This record gives sequence, C-alpha cells and structure tokens, in this order.
Amino acid sequence: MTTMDYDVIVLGEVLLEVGTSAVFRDGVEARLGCSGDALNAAAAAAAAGARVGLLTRIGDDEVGEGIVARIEELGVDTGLVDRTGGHNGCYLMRADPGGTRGFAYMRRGSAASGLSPDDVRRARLGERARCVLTSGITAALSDTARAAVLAAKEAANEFVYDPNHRPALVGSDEAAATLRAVSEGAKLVTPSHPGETSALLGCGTSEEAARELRALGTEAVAVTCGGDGVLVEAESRDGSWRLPPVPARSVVDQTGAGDVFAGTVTARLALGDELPVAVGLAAAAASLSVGGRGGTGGIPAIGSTREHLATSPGSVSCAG
Ligand SMILES: Nc1ncnc2c1ncn2[C@@H]1O[C@H](COP(=O)(O)OP(=O)(O)OP(=O)(O)O)[C@@H](O)[C@H]1O
Ligand SMILES: O=C(O)C(=O)C[C@H](O)[C@H](O)CO
Repeated sequence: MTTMDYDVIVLGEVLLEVGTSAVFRDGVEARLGCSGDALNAAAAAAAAGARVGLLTRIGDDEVGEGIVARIEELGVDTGLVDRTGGHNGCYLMRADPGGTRGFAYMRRGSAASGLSPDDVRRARLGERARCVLTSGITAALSDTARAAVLAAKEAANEFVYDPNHRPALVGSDEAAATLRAVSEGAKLVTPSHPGETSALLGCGTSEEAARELRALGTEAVAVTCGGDGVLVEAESRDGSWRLPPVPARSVVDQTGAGDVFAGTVTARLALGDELPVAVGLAAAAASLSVGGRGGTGGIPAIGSTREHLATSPGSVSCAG
C-alpha cells in the first residue's frame, strides 16, 4: 500500500462559536471557541489516532490566525487551509441545562462559503488521503461548496458523508437531493434519527432509513439515535444490527456528538478497523464528548475512548 499524507481529509467550514446558557441579549455571559461540524469531526478523527487534514478557507485576518492556531492545537494539519479574503463564519450556540442546543448563524458570504471544486482539485484527495469526510452543512454553504462536495465524492478513494441537516441553511428537498447524489458508492453515511431520517428520507424508523440508503448504493449506514444507540446496516452482514447505547457519564452539551461519531468512525475505518469496532469506538467517543461544552470541548483521546467502551454495559470488543 502506498503511503499517503493523510488518513482522513475533512472538507468543510470552521466557525467561531459563541456559547451561552441563556437566550441572547446584551450583556449575557458567553464563551468563545472554534467549532463547526468539520472541525469537530476533524479533531475527533485526530484524537482517534488518524493523520488528519482540514480542507477549508479561513479569513486572512487576526481572527483567522486564532482559528488556525486552534486547529493545529487540536492535532489537525492546516497545510490544506486556504487563507483567503472575507470574514469567518460564526454561530451563537445555546446549551440548555439538559444538553439540548439551539443555533443561530452568521455565515452567509463567509470565507468558507467560497469553497469550490478548484479547492478539491488542488488538494489531490485521491492521491493524498485514504478517506474523505464531509457533510450536508458543507454542501449547504453555497452552490460552489455543494459542487465541491460532489467533486470530493468523485475524487475520494473512500467517502464518508454525514447528512447534518440544518434547516436554517438549506431546504430539505435540496439537502435530500445532495444526500441521494453522494450516497451511491459511499463507504459510509451517518444520518441521525429521527431528525434527518424523517426530513431527508421520509422514513419513520432507523431500519427503514438504513435500507433506503443501502438501496441507493451506500456500502454501510450508521444511523445515530442520540442516547439510544446506533443502528448499522452493511454489505458484510445479514440485515442490520444495533449497537446498544454507550451511556454518557454526564450530559452537559450534546453539540457535535454526531460530528465526533463521524470523525471517529472515519478515522478508525481509515486506520483499518472493522466496521463494528470502528462504530463501537465512535459511539464511545461521542458519549464522552457530551460531557464537555461546545463542539470540540469534550473530545476524548483514544485511550479514554477504549476504556469507556470496555466498561460500558453490553460493551462490544474494541481490540485492534
Ligand atoms: N446523551 C447521550 N448519551 C450517550 N451517547 C450519546 C448521547 N447523545 C449522543 N450520543 C452519541 O452520539 C451519537 C450522535 O448523536 P446524535 O444522533 O444526537 O447526533 P447528531 O444529531 O448528528 O448530533 P450533532 O448534529 O450535534 O453533531 C449517538 O449515536 C451516540 O452514540
Ligand atoms: O457547523 C455548523 O454548521 C454548526 O452548526 C456547528 C455545530 O458545531 C455543529 O452543527 C454541531 O454538529
């Protein structure tokens, strides 16, 4: 096997994150961070042991400097980052005491919304990465960003897609069309249930959604069901199988749990784990991540993830 520069390249936008525990008003206390589904997933993939590059555009200003420094601090390579003109995207994130969140975006016209197939061509994904991970949020940034997602699907050796539907960014018909366009031949698709399975696939159960995506030609599907575990359907198995929930030690903020799942499972598959092992580790990492604040606040190192999975009731083996 030839040596590649990266195990995983993640395509998407990094956002400034302004986190509060109250509805926004003048003078409310807030916590500033860096997040966005692409960074959350890339950081999780790096924490899971992969060599990860982020393919994105970041504003060529002081805020952008801070964002690049944070990406590197999270163990993610910035060699594919284009420091371009324009402002960085931002979002207000409110986490209620139970961990449920609300988002408000300020990202229209952001630097990363200029992502295009040219960025994908320049990155030489097929030569440089075992696996590419991107999402419905990336495709919703702009028409050119959606084209970049489609180009990434074509160029990638292996392609993982997290539908991450955000109705504030894109209508469900367009998001569903993108999901259908990228599903054929994808290595893995990770919709969440019931939100995305119903809005994008019109399915009432996780099993139905998994079957629908498999019929579109996806090699494997992992439907994430919040605290209720993960439903997996793959080529190599008879029908579907369900990973029991990996109970969280504490639930502070569920923002980014799905991104941590997607980043971890992609990393572990790229590193050669079998699907059941990769899914188990991803669920354990996501379960730990809800104990921290913000999209990158609670991402565990792989050792803690393995230990958490091993001590979870009904745990599956994570050897290897
Ligand atoms: N309360 C919880 N307890 C344990 N594990 C959780 C909990 N919430 C989420 N998880 C883990 O995270 C995975 C992803 O969660 P979920 O299905 O809510 O993703 P999501 O809606 O895509 O999240 P996001 O869009 O914020 O990234 C779940 O399958 C589960 O493994
Ligand atoms: O990337 C985005 O658009 C976000 O909404 C930021 C959040 O961290 C992300 O959605 C959590 O999954």
